[in-house]
Amino acid sequence: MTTQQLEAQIRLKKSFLCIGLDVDLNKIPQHLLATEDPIFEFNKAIIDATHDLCVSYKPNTAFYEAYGIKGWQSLEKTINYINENYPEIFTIADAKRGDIGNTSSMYAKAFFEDLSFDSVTVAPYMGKDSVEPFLAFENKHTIMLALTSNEGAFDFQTLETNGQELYKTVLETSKNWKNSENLMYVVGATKAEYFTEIRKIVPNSFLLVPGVGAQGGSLSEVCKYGMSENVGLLINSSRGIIYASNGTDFAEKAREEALKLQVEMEGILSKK
Ligand SMILES: O=C(O)c1cc(=O)[nH]c(=O)n1[C@@H]1O[C@H](COP(=O)(O)O)[C@@H](O)[C@H]1O
Repeated sequence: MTTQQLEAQIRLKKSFLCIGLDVDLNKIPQHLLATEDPIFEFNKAIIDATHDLCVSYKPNTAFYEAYGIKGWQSLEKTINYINENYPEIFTIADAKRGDIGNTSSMYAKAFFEDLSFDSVTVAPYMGKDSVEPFLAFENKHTIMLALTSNEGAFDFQTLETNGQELYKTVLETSKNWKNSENLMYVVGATKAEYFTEIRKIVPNSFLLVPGVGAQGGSLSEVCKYGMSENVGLLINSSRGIIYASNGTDFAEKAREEALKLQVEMEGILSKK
């Protein structure tokens, strides 16, 4: 999917919501555990109930890898289900990969070719040659960690190196990499006060913003400082939506939570 197609979906759906599919078997409704593939059944119900309210789904691969081969099969069924039934949805494999060049190429093949995701999250710590293999894929997107939502973001990302904070150097430097137009960046919703500075460096790039909902970030604050001319934001909520209920009404309740965010987004877009 191209960024223009993603922007068109945002305008059409009046939403820039990304729903995180972080499925924990201890948290899903008990009745699903009797099915052959509880993770997929859970995802399918959530997707069918929410696809018109969001533009993106983000399964975090940890929640699938934790269940071994069965978990990976659930991930494959989930991405295939989205691509076959809702091809307009932008899909994110939240895998936070990155390694020496030939290894990164294999990670990129895994998520872009074998699993057909539109994008993958990548850690920038190993630098240019660890990220460029992902960028080589046409119409695929590499979402690089810039300033993350967690407390540990202050351990390294905000440290000054050569007179500026490291996350700024990451943003600036990555703009010079080959096929950098395929880059997007992760910026945590819990760090809304940083968005003005970030937008000075990457005025038009898409930012994936996790941290609203369970982590307490504010949608309106993020939009105030982080929205670009073309919106340029994908706001993720995982637990706050998918675990709204653990009864048989879980999909309905997830829809209600997604709708609250979509309505707020529609209001923000109408004032733009
Ligand atoms: O890359 C991410 O998506 C990510 C980056 C970050 O800085 N913080 C962060 O929470 N995430 C992911 O975003 C999701 C947030 O989930 P909730 O806190 O349940 O909404 C999880 O899958 C996290 O792994």
